[in-house]
Amino acid sequence: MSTPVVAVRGASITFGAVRALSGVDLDIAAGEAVGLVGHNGAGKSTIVNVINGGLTPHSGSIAYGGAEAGLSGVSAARSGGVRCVFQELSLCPNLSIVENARLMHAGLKGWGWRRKALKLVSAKLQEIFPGNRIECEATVGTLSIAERQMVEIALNFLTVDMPPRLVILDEPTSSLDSALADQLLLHVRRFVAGGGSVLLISHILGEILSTSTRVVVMKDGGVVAARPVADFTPKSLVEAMGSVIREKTQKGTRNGLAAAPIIIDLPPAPAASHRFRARKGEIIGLAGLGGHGQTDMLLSLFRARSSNWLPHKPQDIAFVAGDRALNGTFPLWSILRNLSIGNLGALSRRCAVEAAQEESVGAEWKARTAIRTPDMNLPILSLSGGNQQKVLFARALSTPAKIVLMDDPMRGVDIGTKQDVYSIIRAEAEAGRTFIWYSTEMDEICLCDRVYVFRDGSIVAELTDDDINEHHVLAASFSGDAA
Ligand SMILES: Nc1ncnc2c1ncn2[C@@H]1O[C@H](COP(=O)(O)OP(=O)(O)OP(=O)(O)O)[C@@H](O)[C@H]1O
Repeated sequence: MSTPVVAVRGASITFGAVRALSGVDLDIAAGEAVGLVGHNGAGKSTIVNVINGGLTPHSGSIAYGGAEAGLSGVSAARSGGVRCVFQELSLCPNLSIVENARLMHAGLKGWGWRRKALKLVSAKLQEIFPGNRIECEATVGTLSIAERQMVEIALNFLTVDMPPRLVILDEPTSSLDSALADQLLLHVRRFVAGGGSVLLISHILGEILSTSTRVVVMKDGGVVAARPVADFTPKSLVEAMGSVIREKTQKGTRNGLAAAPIIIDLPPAPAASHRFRARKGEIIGLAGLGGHGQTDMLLSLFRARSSNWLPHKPQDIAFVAGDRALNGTFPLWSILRNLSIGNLGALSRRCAVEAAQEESVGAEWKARTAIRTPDMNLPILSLSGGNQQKVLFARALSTPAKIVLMDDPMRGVDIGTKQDVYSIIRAEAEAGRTFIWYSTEMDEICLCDRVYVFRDGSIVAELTDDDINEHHVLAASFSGDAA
């Protein structure tokens, strides 16, 4: 057998009391797409950081097939052709796309480097995401989260001095709509067919099963299964991760919903025909291709409802951010503080937060959303990405807000927890809360009572009951017509 592109042997890492990796072995050969799955906190990002040289294992070793001898850490990984698209996107927001390309690829230098970078990056973006309209001289901070994800992916597949041999994609589609995700997965298959290797981490099992050649399952810091993809079904994969697929959360018959009071009623945008309405206790889905106005709508609803001149008025609306690094987490605070900040009024007496009550709310939501940590007083950044997202969710749900706005909030959350959260949403809606839910996942859109499809900044279709399905959503997303 040829030398693996990367060979990890017995890698172990601990962070304080948490054993993030315990003796992990992992080989990746040329021409392989390895799907890596596991619950939130299983150790996937940690093994990625070991492979890309960012973390040195406390015990164990790592070797790169094509690396120059004598190098270690990031340099060895880089010279072995390892590239990594991180879950927390790593581009510099104050630099342009081509300047970011220059930072990532030292070979882009000398006279005319900008022109060369512009040409290479535009071509790679078009190759992976044909038809995209990203302007490569734009500053990264002005791009949407989906565009940033696309740019980071393109930069990592770029060939300047040497072609990539192994591209690690950590939740690469978490901010992409289904059309863009399909383009990326098609590119991954082409890259692997041409002899490249990919390590694909995703909580969307359909992506893993359709794109990988082999699947590695991690649980609690160890590898518990590693087999060819054909040996897995969605059910056996979920079971290997230590969860079970439950019956789909049923919409059920929502008797009385049609008669529930309308609590939001917005006139249609100019030249559009659909009003936006939400009733008490309704779960409203916002669908359509990413970046077509769904997040803007959530933000304007939040602005309109959250600013009032009566500071003691109970909070009416809560927001679950999708871009957690940009506007979700307070990175210097503990997990508990990140959770309780959403509801300080209810947790305080005489202007001081009651510590015991704060602790008890923290313990309740730690259990309800399965936040994996030994101590809620640890820094939020000690949590894995999916667990951070659970905290943001708990922050909103632990408030008394009647309306909860959700900006694609399940990014990176594992399948077991997603199922729990779906049940919580349904139960809360039945108790009278209204959810307005932008999601890039069709399964989630299908859980909603009513769906508005967005295109070019306005609502082009309204779907209810059996009309809420992938066919109708896609038809409306592309043509503005629901059938
Ligand atoms: N810098 C750190 N300090 C303390 N604990 C950490 C740190 N980084 C990771 N951990 C812990 O190590 C464990 C593994 O985390 P890791 O990020 O590898 O999980 P993951 O499988 O990638 O999860 P997710 O699916 O949520 O991204 C988690 O329990 C996490 O809380």
